[in-house]
Amino acid sequence: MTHAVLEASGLTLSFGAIKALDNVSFRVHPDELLSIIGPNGAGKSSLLNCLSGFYRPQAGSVRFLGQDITRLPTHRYAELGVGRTFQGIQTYASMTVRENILCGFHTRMTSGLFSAFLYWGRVRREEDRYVREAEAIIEFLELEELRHASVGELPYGLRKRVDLGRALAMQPKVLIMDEPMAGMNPEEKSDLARYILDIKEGRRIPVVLVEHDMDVVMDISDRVMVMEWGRSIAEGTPEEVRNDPRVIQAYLGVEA
Ligand SMILES: Nc1ncnc2c1ncn2[C@@H]1O[C@H](COP(=O)(O)OP(=O)(O)OP(=O)(O)O)[C@@H](O)[C@H]1O
Repeated sequence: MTHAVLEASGLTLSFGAIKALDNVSFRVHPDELLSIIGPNGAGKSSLLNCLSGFYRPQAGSVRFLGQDITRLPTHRYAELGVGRTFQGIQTYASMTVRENILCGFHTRMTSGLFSAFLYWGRVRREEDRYVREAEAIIEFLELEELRHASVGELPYGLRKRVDLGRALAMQPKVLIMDEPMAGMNPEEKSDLARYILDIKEGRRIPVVLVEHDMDVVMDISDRVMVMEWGRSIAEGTPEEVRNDPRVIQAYLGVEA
């Protein structure tokens, strides 16, 4: 069996009487795109927050490349290579595309906007190296024409692409994406889907995706895990999950 990149075992997390996660276990293998789906409130965001160190599960563990990281401080997750994109936009509107991506080299997920500015001086001193790496990401995401454009002036889909560039600048060994397609038009979604596949196949970075757009999920995922009421109720290929009666009832039934 392939060694897992990321492994969750028995994750349990309650908020008062609400069990957001109830004994959830799964593995993410190298070179795979695992999607996590489920109705609203199923526990998907809670799970991503446990995987990236923002929430601490009350029971269970998270292992990354064989190391138990469950109790490490949040910033260590990013340093070790657990990359993440968030819902909405995380870019700095007044900075250019390239500057935003440059910030990614030093932005740790927990640092937030303010700390990133503190790092800025160092980024400038080591500019050459970072600019070269940022340029590689710009090329990968086909943002060459826009490298000096102010991010605040870009349409939503392009800003999300810059966001992705910032996450890639952190050189993640796994990339966790929280509803990246939300608010995008069909063309933006299909562009982003292509980049996500390129990240997995070209950059060999496994991806964990929470996404509500079922067409996209079924199209690009290697495996899908379905959650309901804090539990994993099914796991398999898109085809297997699509035909699972529990899934149809729990998820697709609600959706319809
Ligand atoms: N910080 C919190 N405080 C209290 N309850 C929370 C918190 N975060 C999540 N919950 C609760 O835990 C349950 C799971 O929520 P979660 O946001 O993880 O679900 P989700 O599947 O991501 O939903 P959605 O698709 O709507 O984003 C819900 O009942 C939610 O209200």
